[in-house]
Amino acid sequence: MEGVDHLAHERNKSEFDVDAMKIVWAGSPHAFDVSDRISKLVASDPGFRKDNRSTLSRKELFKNTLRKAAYAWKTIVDLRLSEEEAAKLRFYVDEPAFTDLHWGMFIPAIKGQGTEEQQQKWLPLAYKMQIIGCYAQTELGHGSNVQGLETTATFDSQTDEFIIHSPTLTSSKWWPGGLGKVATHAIAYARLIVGGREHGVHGFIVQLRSLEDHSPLLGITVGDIGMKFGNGAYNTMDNGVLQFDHVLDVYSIAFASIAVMLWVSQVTCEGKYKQSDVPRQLVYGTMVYVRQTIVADASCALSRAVCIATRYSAVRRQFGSQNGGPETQVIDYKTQQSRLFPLLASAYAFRFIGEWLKWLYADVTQRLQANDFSTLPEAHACTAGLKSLTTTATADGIEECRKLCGGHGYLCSSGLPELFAVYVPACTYEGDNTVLLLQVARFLMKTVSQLGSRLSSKKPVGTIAYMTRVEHLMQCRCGVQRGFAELSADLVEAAVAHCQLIVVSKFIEKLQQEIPGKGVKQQLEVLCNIYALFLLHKHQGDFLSTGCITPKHAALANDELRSLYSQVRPNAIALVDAFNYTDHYLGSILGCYDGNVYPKLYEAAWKDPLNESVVPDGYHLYIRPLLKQEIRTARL
Ligand SMILES: CC/C=C\C/C=C\C/C=C\C/C=C/C(=O)SCCNC(=O)CCNC(=O)[C@H](O)C(C)(C)COP(=O)(O)OP(=O)(O)OC[C@H]1O[C@@H](n2cnc3c(N)ncnc32)[C@H](O)[C@@H]1OP(=O)(O)O
Ligand SMILES: Cc1cc2nc3c(=O)[nH]c(=O)nc-3n(C[C@H](O)[C@H](O)[C@H](O)COP(=O)(O)OP(=O)(O)OC[C@H]3O[C@@H](n4cnc5c(N)ncnc54)[C@H](O)[C@@H]3O)c2cc1C
Repeated sequence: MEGVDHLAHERNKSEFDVDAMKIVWAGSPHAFDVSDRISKLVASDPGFRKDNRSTLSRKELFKNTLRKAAYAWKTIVDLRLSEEEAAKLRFYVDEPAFTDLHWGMFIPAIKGQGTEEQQQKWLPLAYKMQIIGCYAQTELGHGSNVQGLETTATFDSQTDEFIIHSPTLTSSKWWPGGLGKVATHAIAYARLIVGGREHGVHGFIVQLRSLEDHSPLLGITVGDIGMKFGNGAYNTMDNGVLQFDHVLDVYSIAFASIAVMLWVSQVTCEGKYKQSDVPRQLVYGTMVYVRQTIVADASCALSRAVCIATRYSAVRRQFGSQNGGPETQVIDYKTQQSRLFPLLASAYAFRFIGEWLKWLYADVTQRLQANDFSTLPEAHACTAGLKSLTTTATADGIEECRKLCGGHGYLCSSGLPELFAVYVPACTYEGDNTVLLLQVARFLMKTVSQLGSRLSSKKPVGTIAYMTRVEHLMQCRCGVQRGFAELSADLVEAAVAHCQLIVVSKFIEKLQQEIPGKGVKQQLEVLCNIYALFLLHKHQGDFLSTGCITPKHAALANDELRSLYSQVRPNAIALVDAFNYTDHYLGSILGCYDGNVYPKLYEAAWKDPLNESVVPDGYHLYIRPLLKQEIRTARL
């Protein structure tokens, strides 16, 4: 029945202050207020409906995305939303679109790597969306290997201009979001050539389309790369292909007389290349920025899937009826708990590691401005490793949540197939997860060689086993006289272990803070212990081989996990309510707040276009002749 809370009995079991936990999840009372207000604004506006996406063709889907993006911008302008509120609105609209890359990469790249003059010229236009930008780095032939990019940018000192060119098919820019049909400008990464000498990959601001009629400029060939995984999903995004045919990049900026996108290098009017004495890897700064945001995004995506699976696991009953009584809620099965509750704990763990990484990134950015590069290697290793760890765990976790919902999890109306299809490229974009773990492994090798065996003593006591595991895994590999490449698969495992150590230790540090609200800290302690003991159980071979735990410890840890699952059980619904997701944002009948699943599933089925007629289109052409033929055969 509508209006009845079918999960009220679950909510009444809660042993902690859910409203206080909502503040913890949001990060602060202010953050909660903004999220709560904007999510409800989006949910209540039919202009942002998203329940029809799976029935649209690619062109209809894309045009609808353009409509929504324009509508979102109008809403932002009309309501005079702040930058924070506008970002939240785009988040709750929940549709991959060109605006992600305009706001999420194009603008940050100019802010992070542009000179003062370049920022003064381009940022006002970008903030007003009078230009729409994309981040064009990856090419058909190279994505992971940035130093392998082939696009060239040759400085012509006669005209004080750059000539941007795609010398080969494989140098075609390929994948950049927003590039295919919308972006008017790109930050294009190309090999800088001055006076016949090459100076590596740099970023350039290049106009792609006319601001009058949106037609591609002379020398620009641009389009969409075609359908991607899933039906709706990321097909709302125009990932594009771009070729330059000796394009004159005429954006000369007074300061350096050309548009080299970097405060770390300039080309003077006399055609001299000046490399500042800063690490060349600062050219990768935008990727580092996005990787740290992707960690926070992982906690959002995983928490959405866990919210759906937890609520449905409390609604779904299967087997176990005693004397005609109700069947057992599947959330009460120990197997369901052992699959679901570690994912609930991971969602919270990733939330807090995302908060810490945001601090680390802000700290390293501040240091860079003072030419202090001391923490840059650690910041790179942490953003790379934690992006890899959290996106892999989240993609796997969303799929596990689909399976936790049985057959109905496979329905589009569960929200899980779409969530999975939109999320999984996160394991690839902003750096293939294995390639990024290799960077962490390289950092660990260097650290071990510099510090000897102890990677760091700066960890809370509770993580000694985790720290010893990393050291052991590294010693086993570093001690062996074989090259990095030969041992890379093993070193990647050590890199994962190192990142898990960071997540566990930051969760423990979070619990050492003042956390208001009845029972809130206690619930977080239970989730922290579940996260740590679940990983210890999953990787117990590593821990046993280090000798820092015995088989008895491993058995005790497993017993403790079962006990912890029992402690979470009465609070599970309240813990996912704390995410404060609207039904609109969740986009899931299985995860609806009131738990009134079956009537909603049944109603939704009849809305499918296939049910517009009781006899399907094609019956008379194909089925009837078939049946008639069978009848004739049967008479033989
Ligand atoms: C807010 C966000 C909102 C919106 C965005 C929305 C969602 C995102 C959705 C889609 C957008 C997707 C965009 C993209 O995918 S953009 C393209 C991403 N591409 C990559 O990530 C490429 C990955 N490859 C690399 O980063 C580099 O090629 C790699 C680091 C793998 C190798 O670089 P290179 O060959 O130059 O260096 P090495 O020889 O390996 O190392 C030399 C040295 O430099 C250090 N290093 C490397 N990278 C960095 C860095 N980023 N920062 C600092 N230091 C770095 C490395 O550790 C070595 O140091 P040392 O050992 O001391 O010599
Ligand atoms: C949805 C989506 C959106 C994207 N958006 C953008 C964008 O806006 N702008 C942009 O510039 N790019 C974008 N990209 C491209 C993305 O950044 C690249 O696809 C990503 O960096 C991976 O590079 P690759 O495709 O070359 O993979 P590859 O490196 O070719 O990976 C293929 C396999 O090779 C392995 N491998 C590669 N190198 C090594 C090594 N040294 N050692 C061991 N194994 C290795 C990888 O682990 C992987 O298993 C996007 C991609 C996707 C899927």
